[in-house]
Amino acid sequence: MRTTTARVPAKINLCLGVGPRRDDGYHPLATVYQAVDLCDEVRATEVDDDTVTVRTQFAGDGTREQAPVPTGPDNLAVRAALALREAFGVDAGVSLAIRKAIPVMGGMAGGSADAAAALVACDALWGTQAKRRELEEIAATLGSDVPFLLHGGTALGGGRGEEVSPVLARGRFHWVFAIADHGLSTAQVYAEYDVLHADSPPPMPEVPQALLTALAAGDATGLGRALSNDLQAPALGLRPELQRVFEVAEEGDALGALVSGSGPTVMVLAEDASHSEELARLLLATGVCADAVQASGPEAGAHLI
Ligand SMILES: C[C@](O)(CO)[C@H](O)COP(=O)(O)OP(=O)(O)OC[C@H]1O[C@@H](n2ccc(N)nc2=O)[C@H](O)[C@@H]1O
Ligand SMILES: Nc1ncnc2c1ncn2[C@@H]1O[C@H](COP(=O)(O)OP(=O)(O)OP(=O)(O)O)[C@@H](O)[C@H]1O
Repeated sequence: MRTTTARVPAKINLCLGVGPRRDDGYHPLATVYQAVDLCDEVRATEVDDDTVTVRTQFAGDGTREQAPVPTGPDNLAVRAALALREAFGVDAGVSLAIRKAIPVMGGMAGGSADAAAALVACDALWGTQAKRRELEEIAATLGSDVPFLLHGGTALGGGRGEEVSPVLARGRFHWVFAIADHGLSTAQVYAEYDVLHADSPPPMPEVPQALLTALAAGDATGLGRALSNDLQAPALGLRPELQRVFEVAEEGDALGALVSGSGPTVMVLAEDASHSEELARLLLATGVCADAVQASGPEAGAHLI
């Protein structure tokens, strides 16, 4: 049976500005995404009927409890395969196998990443030869973060997050991800954001110039100071205990710390790889998170391996 495999990184938001809720329920964003080398893999195998199935295996030593991932049509990888098949009139099925390292419901776009990887793997398996633009259009129908997971690197995100354009960034940045025991619902965090702004709607968001300057210079210290996330307050409101991660990050002289996307993962910026190892050890030793995972970025978007 023929097989193709795509690898896909996790995403973080170096800044995440959130505007007032739109009529369609989404929020306008001004964000800078970065892809980091904490990667899922999606393997697509030919089948001799038209079924689309998925199974998930968790990477790692199995010590961290993981929220279940949908096993049927709700799985974003399955939705991606079905959307590609529909768009190109393919009549084949596929068996998808996900190897998951990106935390589930951790604010690092794990499901969106699998969708992007499934698009790339199925495109190759079925020989649909979709143009980049066509894949991006399908990606946007699957979730706001999915187009960036195809793109990778460091990029600006506008619209509801689906409008992606490259941004100048030099150097590599070293992160530690403090992963929580239980995930947070993205929709719930946005709803909490609306509650916090019930009396005064937020302005239209902009990307801070200081962040772009730090990225263009490859300046990790400047980046640490410029990190920002409008979803941090609602995420901390729902999970006040995350505050302890920030205290430990400061104790360990981190360059900065921020809730990742809609949380509850907290991303901690280190000076270099050895500092990130120290920070990971400290975070684990103090027991403020369920796991501490090191990764660096930027990393390429979903690609065949
Ligand atoms: C928090 C982020 O990860 C930051 O990049 C994204 O904004 C979330 O992206 P995502 O998980 O791909 O989100 P989607 O699957 O498109 O939407 C999930 C839910 O999040 C909320 N949502 C998402 C994106 C957006 N710009 N505004 C929103 O209000 C909506 O309630 C939506 O129903
Ligand atoms: N392949 C998949 N992997 C993980 N979650 C999936 C997948 N397919 C569907 N889901 C569902 O998607 C939802 C969000 O999971 P995900 O891990 O993408 O959250 P997240 O990382 O917080 O997302 P984001 O950062 O994009 O807001 C969960 O309800 C999960 O059950």
